[in-house]
Amino acid sequence: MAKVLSGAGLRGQVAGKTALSTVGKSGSGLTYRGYDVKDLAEKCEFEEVAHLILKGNLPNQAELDAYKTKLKGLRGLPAPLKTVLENIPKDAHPMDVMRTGVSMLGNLETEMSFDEQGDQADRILATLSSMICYWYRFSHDGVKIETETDDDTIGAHFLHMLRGEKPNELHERVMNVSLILYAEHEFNASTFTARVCASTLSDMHSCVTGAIGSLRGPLHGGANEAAMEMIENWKSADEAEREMMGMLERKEKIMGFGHAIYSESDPRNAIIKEWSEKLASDVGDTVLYPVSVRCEEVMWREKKLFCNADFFHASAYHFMDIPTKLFTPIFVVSRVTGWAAHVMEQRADNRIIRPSAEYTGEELRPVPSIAER
Ligand SMILES: CC(=O)SCCNC(=O)CCNC(=O)[C@H](O)C(C)(C)COP(=O)(O)OP(=O)(O)OC[C@H]1O[C@@H](n2cnc3c(N)ncnc32)[C@H](O)[C@@H]1OP(=O)(O)O
Ligand SMILES: O=C([O-])CC(=O)C(=O)O
Repeated sequence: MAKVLSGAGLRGQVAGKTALSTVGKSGSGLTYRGYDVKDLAEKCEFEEVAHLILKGNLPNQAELDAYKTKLKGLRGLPAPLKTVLENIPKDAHPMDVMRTGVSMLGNLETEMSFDEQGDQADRILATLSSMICYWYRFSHDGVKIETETDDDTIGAHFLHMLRGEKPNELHERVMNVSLILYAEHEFNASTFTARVCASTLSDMHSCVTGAIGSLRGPLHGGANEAAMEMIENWKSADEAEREMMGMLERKEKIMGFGHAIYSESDPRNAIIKEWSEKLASDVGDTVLYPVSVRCEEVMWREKKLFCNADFFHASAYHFMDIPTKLFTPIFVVSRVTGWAAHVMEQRADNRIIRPSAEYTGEELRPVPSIAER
């Protein structure tokens, strides 16, 4: 059953058209250009889904090979961008690093015409992992890493740069699945930000920079990190249950649960949960995965709230040894496909987005002289 949508936050209002995805049409489904996300996550690599979203079709083998070769060739960072990244402090928020990285790239490789939009989107997609890992390794380990790796996929490229060695097959597969799950989601807050920016006929880098800012918040992409910071405190499933009951009593928000559109479940959760379980068994975990499962049970039992895409991403990324503060940047690496596709869709049939407000302020009044105030 679809959720009844109304009230604040523009909930339930149609704010434009898209051919890119459907969210929660039957209460829980998610499709990209007509394909079920579950099917895509089972059968595809992220690059195939990126091609689907950005170019409009699932690539055949020759198209996929050509697209991967193109993206691999775009992984290098211009020297002035490296200099900027080297100057960002270690304790900066990694989402701020990404925002600055894309913004700087826009200064160096400005989109001069919309004819460039496809290439600009590919360039940003190819460099985002390079930017975040270059900054992370320089600021934390003092090394200037090579970002032009020959890794086959963006997921492997990210893990390789982060760890200094190529990932195993399991980790590369989980990264592919995760990037597919996060790639596109209709008119969510960050995508809508990108579309509003695009509707002024602004450039691709500005649209993506704005979207990164919207994704950063804990009510949106930042929830995967917030969920991790919560569950890592708990040493057993029983402790998790006690603590969650307390949080619910105090009416605290529990990150990684609930959704603005889905009513019954987030279809991405079952998929990433299964991979989190596999990773838990791979690393011999006996705490974090059972804690996460108990959280899911308690929230459903007490509030009928379900895990969204972010909750089991926390444990899955943790089991792959990814630092918590890099969780939301991975979301960016993936969602840039959706953002850029929405920018192109908006440009193809544009009218500036400019809603109205209901005025709740003072009645018209005269300006008093400064002595009278
Ligand atoms: C990839 C993504 O961006 S997915 C979203 C990630 N964000 C999070 O996980 C943050 C936690 N979740 C939330 O804050 C919300 O569920 C949102 C922002 C995702 C959706 O917000 P809304 O559309 O306003 O939620 P909705 O209308 O379904 O809320 C219904 C009720 O459940 C409560 N509720 C919703 N989510 C939660 C939660 N995670 N913890 C506790 N209570 C919650 C709301 O406070 C509301 O209660 P009220 O009626 O007493 O005010
Ligand atoms: O659709 C939303 O509101 C948030 C979300 O799940 C996403 O952007 O992936």
